[in-house]
Amino acid sequence: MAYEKELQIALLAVQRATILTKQVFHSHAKGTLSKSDASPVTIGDFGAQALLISALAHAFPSDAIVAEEESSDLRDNAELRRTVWDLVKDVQLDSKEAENLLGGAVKSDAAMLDIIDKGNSSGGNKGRIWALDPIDGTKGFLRGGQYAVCLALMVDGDVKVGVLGCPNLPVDDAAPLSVNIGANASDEEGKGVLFGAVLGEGATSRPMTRGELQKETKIQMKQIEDLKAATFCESVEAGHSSHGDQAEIASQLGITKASVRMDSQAKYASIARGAGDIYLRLPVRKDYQEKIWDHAAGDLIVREAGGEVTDAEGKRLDFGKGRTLAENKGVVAAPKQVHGKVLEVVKSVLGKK
Ligand SMILES: Nc1ncnc2c1ncn2[C@@H]1O[C@H](COP(=O)(O)O)[C@@H](OP(=O)(O)O)[C@H]1O
Ligand SMILES: [Mg+2]
Ligand SMILES: [Mg+2]
Ligand SMILES: [Mg+2]
Repeated sequence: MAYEKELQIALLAVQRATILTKQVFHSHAKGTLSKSDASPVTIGDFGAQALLISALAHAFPSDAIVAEEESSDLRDNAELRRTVWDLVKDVQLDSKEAENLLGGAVKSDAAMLDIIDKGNSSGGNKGRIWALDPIDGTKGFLRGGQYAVCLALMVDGDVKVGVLGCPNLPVDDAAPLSVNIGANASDEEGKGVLFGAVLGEGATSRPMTRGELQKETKIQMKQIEDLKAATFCESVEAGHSSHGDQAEIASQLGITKASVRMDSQAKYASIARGAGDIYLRLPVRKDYQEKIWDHAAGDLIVREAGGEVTDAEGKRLDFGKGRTLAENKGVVAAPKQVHGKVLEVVKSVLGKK
């Protein structure tokens, strides 16, 4: 199998990072700050990024990393830094062998800050670059909704390996999507899934653990014959994608079921395993450029499960343009056999605006 070590390290690193995010999920104080674009970041985001990059830097020291967060807020705030460090220093996998593969603990709080900033690559279409989102769906994480820990390896701009850790999704791939999956989420018994894919080798899911990797099962998108019966997913945040355009498109496709709203790349994971069918993300703001770490893993997992992912014009997402999807607007993800039809309606609805 290609990229076997990369997949194994990515799965273990994501699994370890979710030990930290779950701890923060259950704690009262999440240490929330507002970033310069008014979006939130928490101690969970900083801590998970430190753990993920520490593992990648140990296993693949010459790879570049494009990660969402940077350390300046922690450098400026000693108390926040201490809180993050108190979490990071103690998190480890139950399996010694697995922990060794990730290089063990971060050495000091100063080392932690430098590690967080190793995610500052400007990306591009040359060489090996990891795209990393320590908590995708931070707003959902704070609200008690869905969130995902996301890692993808690109080689020369092409995504080769994708991993999503979704602590609040049901383990059972066949569990139907309930409309309130995006609210009042919990990581109790039966929750927590690791999704993985390697280009050309299919997509899998497995229950998340605190130690060694569990055995995986293959996942596939649902074969839908009748689009009317489709379940479509969209963001909870109306500022992240246009609920109005998406409702219009669904209605023109004959979809009668209400959309399933949830935060994060759990949407890509959910359609890849056939729990949902279509994911629409149509721009609200013309000037917003989607970030590569919000899509790289999900894009590969859906395509490897039998889906097609394009932007609203039908172009494949181009991850080799830097830290953002500078050449794409919006996302349309659907099973291969119906993607063309969905895209046609997307173009027609957006074209009328
Ligand atoms: N105006 C905007 N349009 C689209 N996406 C946006 C946005 N502002 C922020 N985002 C991104 O939307 C992501 C969450 O997506 P979703 O709404 O599907 O849960 C955020 O990831 P983070 O939560 O990692 O910051 C953030 O990067
Ligand atoms: Mg963010
Ligand atoms: Mg994100
Ligand atoms: Mg994030």
